[in-house]
Amino acid sequence: MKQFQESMYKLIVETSTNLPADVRRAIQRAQEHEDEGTRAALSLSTISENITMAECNVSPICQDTGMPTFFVHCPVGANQIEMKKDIIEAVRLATKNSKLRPNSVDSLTGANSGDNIGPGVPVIHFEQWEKDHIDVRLILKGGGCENKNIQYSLPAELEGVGKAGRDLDGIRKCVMHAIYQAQGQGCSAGFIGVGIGGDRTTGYELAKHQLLRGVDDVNANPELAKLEDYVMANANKLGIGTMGFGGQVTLLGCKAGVMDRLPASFFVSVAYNCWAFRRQGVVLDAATGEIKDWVYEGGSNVAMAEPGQRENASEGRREFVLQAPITEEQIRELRVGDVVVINGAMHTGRDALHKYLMDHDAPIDLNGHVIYHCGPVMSKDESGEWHVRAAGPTTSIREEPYQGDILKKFGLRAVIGKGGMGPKTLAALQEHGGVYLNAIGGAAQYYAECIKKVDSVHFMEFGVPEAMWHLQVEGFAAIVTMDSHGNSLHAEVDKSSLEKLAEFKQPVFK
Ligand SMILES: O=C(O)C[C@H](O)C(=O)O
Ligand code: SF4
Repeated sequence: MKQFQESMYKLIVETSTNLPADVRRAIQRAQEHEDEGTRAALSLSTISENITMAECNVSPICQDTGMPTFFVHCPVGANQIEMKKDIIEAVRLATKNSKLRPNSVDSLTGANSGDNIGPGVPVIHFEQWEKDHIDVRLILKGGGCENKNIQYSLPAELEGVGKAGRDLDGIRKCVMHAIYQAQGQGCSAGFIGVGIGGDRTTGYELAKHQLLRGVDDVNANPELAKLEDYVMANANKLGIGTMGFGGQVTLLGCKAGVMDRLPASFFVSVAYNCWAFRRQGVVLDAATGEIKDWVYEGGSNVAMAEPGQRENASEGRREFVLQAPITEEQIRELRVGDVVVINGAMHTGRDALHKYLMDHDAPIDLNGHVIYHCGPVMSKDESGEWHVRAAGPTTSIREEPYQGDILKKFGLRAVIGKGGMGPKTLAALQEHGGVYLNAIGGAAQYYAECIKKVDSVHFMEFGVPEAMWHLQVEGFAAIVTMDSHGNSLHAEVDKSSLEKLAEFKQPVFK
């Protein structure tokens, strides 16, 4: 199978950089349904632009290229040991070529292996079948949406929807709750895979398998088809919207599967995938490893809308241009809903840095500065200069235990991330005079283009995503979702969506 390794490389590049046609169509439908001129419409327009940019640049759609997960079906006699070696080499090369971010981290030491190879990574599932060809599918599912997966053990008492029993109606309540609890943090609008039954492990596996189905296919099981239709018809009523900004579209796809369970257990497992739903597959000649066909229709067949029309409709929104160092006075002027455009210096920092800064000094003066929750994909050229290949925001709520203290300790004025932060940060923003800016999750190409220069880097020992990158940006736009006057759009959307969730309490499937 001379060409198997090369085919795996092509599969990785296509999956990471070119969103398939069915996913693109689902995003286009969302754009059609969203009200013009809203924050959600603006975000969808950025997402759409980002999809096109990733395809043109052959660069990652989102900087978090996830846990590479391969599903291989092969005829009896195909050498799985060799295939595994080839997949590993293809992953290594794709990482070296900045098509994947180095994402494999030692869970005890925090050390990043640098090449996406480590114990348990990449994930490869082999299965034999009686067909003559090899079928390999790949899912690149990032950490932010992975964190929003949820598993229910029925019967349960669920916030909003109340008692969920061991029947289809109980399952319905779990699914509605799963979408609510994700809010915008998994980069909504999302796609969900639901696994009914199994044990804790196989239930989640079944849920992830559902993500391999086409967005528009119909479930062969009539009960599950009914459930999927119900969820698709009702989830958007929660009003969470794109990025949790509120809006008409919260869910882009729902697929459910069922397997047997133990008498004592009844698990409902939900795998939440962001809008950047990266999955592709190839059909291979089993003798040569050459690609014969692609499993999912390629994205290049479905052009995304050009930006323009919808932004014009959002005229009237206040826009502020800021350059660090920013003063308290400038920050106090900002209100939830304003658009802020940053020019000049910006510094990345995420989990490792926030923990570190709690009891150490910062390597530079951060007074009046902007911190960006971002773990970029980087590459170094021959002259030793760094370039940003993909740089969207990461989920900010993970920094909630630290952010308020760090803001005050170092005099930061703006925090950029996605998904919002909690009450502790909101209180610190109010007390100190700071603002939280929500960037569009997954729009990694869009933001990479705003980064004009990499000044320097600290803490490379934390690994590329966790290092502190000092950047120069131009026209970096984000929306104020938490201001210095105690307002939080995230708290508002959470509250209103919980009220709407409660409207789904009454039994539907008897
Ligand atoms: O790790 C990242 O860059 C982002 C992550 O996928 C997230 O959604 O928070
Ligand atoms: S940042 Fe958003 S789009 Fe990217 S992997 Fe995380 S959840 Fe998905």
